[in-house]
Amino acid sequence: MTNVIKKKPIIWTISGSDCSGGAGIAADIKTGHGLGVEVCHLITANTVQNSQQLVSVNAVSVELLQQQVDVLIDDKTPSVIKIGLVANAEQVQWLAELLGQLKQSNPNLLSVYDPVGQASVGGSFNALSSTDLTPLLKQLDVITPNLNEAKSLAGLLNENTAALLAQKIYQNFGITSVIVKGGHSADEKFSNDYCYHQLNQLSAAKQDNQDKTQMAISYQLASSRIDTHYSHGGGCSFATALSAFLAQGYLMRDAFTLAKAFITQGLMASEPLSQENGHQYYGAFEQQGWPKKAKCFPQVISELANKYQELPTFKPLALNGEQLGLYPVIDSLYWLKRLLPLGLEIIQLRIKNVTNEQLERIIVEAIEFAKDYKTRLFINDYWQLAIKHGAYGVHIGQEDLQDADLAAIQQAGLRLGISTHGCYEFLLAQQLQPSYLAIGAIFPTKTKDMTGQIQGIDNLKQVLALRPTEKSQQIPVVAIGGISLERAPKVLATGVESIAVVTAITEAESSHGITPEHAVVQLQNAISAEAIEVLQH
Ligand SMILES: Cc1ncc(COP(=O)(O)OP(=O)(O)O)c(N)n1
Ligand SMILES: Cc1nc(C(=O)O)sc1CCOP(=O)(O)O
Ligand SMILES: [Mg+2]
Repeated sequence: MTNVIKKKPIIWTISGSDCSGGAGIAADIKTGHGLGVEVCHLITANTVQNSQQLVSVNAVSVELLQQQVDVLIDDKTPSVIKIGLVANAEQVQWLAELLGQLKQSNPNLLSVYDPVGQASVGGSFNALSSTDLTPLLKQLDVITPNLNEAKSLAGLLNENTAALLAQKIYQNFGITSVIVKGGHSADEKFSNDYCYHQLNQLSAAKQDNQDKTQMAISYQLASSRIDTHYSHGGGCSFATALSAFLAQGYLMRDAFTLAKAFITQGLMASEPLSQENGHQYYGAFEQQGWPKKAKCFPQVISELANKYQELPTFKPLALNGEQLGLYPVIDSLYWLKRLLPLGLEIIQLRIKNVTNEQLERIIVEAIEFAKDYKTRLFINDYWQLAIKHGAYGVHIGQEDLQDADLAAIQQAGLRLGISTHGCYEFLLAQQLQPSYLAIGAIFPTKTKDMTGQIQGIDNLKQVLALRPTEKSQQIPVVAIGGISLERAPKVLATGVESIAVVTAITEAESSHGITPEHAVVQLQNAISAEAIEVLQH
């Protein structure tokens, strides 16, 4: 996520009104308000429908819609525009021009389109083909079709693979993020959603001549299918939830994960109601606010988790009841030799920009030197050298995770720490059962560029809630990034087992006029069990 936003973000929903209250504008307003954004709503059509049938769609004129835009644009400026039901070709053209204009004045504006074509009770909301919709589709940043809608947008009616459909939709229309929802797929056990996403391009001006398969990444999330009759408006709610999370600065992978958790949470809540009512009933999806419980969150499907699914849990840190506490991350033998005598439980050697020859020599000397101390020495990045020279553990970042041989690290008996930044990466890394998980960057830091990935305390708490409730099954968590002496107690009070710091120690002289050794003692005192107990009361 980006820096904590103080003012409530605003989203607009441009969509139809469903008089039965399940879908459309009603769902969008309930969803958005429950998730902490303001929602302005521009109604494209008044529909006449109930839980059995769609009777009519009564389009609103583009002149009226434009008047609403004119009064709102400076007063309630949106950061995301969510589009649902588009009633006719005139509205397609108007929306395409509107998005084009608004993006010129605000290149960070995002547009999310949830195609609303067929009513789930039967009947069509409009007679628009993909070709008719093309001017609008070419202006979008995000689209959230179900499998059937994806087939038609991709022009591949016999294709069932979400990955291929999403890629084709991107190629056809240049939409940066394509989420194919699996809610209507044939899989009876799981509902799998797939997101094809162009990195760094969300909200950026579209560049037609760029290689359209470059820098693409995909995310896949699975949840158990839930049998409930209260699902009317689930699709609208998903797209609006996604919009609300994006408006609050979450990256696509986390907004996608949170939106799916939001849907699962609502479906779970209505399961008992569904059992009480007969089979014919079609009730409104239940919007339940911010998803917090681990049981609502999806499983991350990834090649990595698949590859290592048989790998046993990594060795624990063997703390024998001690608190992990302060975790200095240092970049040289000089710092290692200065800090090891201070009786720390854990330390990390994070070397950057040295030659291979120097690197091996430094790592060998560090491991040799650390042998005389109880402190657990983790080597950042260089897992082969850590194995070769018998370090206590290795710390691996997300970028290196794909290439690292986790089985080799485990067979060599090393502990493993993994960096995560937000709920998606945390859920993925948790499946690998490392010795600890790091979450960062909690605050802005000058040690490393963490733009767009600043978590804040609230997000840290939310991610911590994704651990199993049973304490003995929880993997210890280390918080990192911008943690100072002043901020340390608040961070530890969230329930993390450790705080990792670089500059709070290495720059203690200039920031606080104290020696690094003194900073270590002060930080240890600030996060001692006693200090945290005082803070929690
Ligand atoms: C405890 C801890 N957490 C996170 C990191 C960051 O590791 P990584 O993502 O590998 O980034 P670099 O440190 O290599 O820049 C860490 N080192 N330690
Ligand atoms: C090395 C590092 N990794 C981070 C992550 O979030 O993964 S934040 C970070 C920098 C930590 O330095 P400081 O304590 O000086 O802010
Ligand atoms: Mg690293």
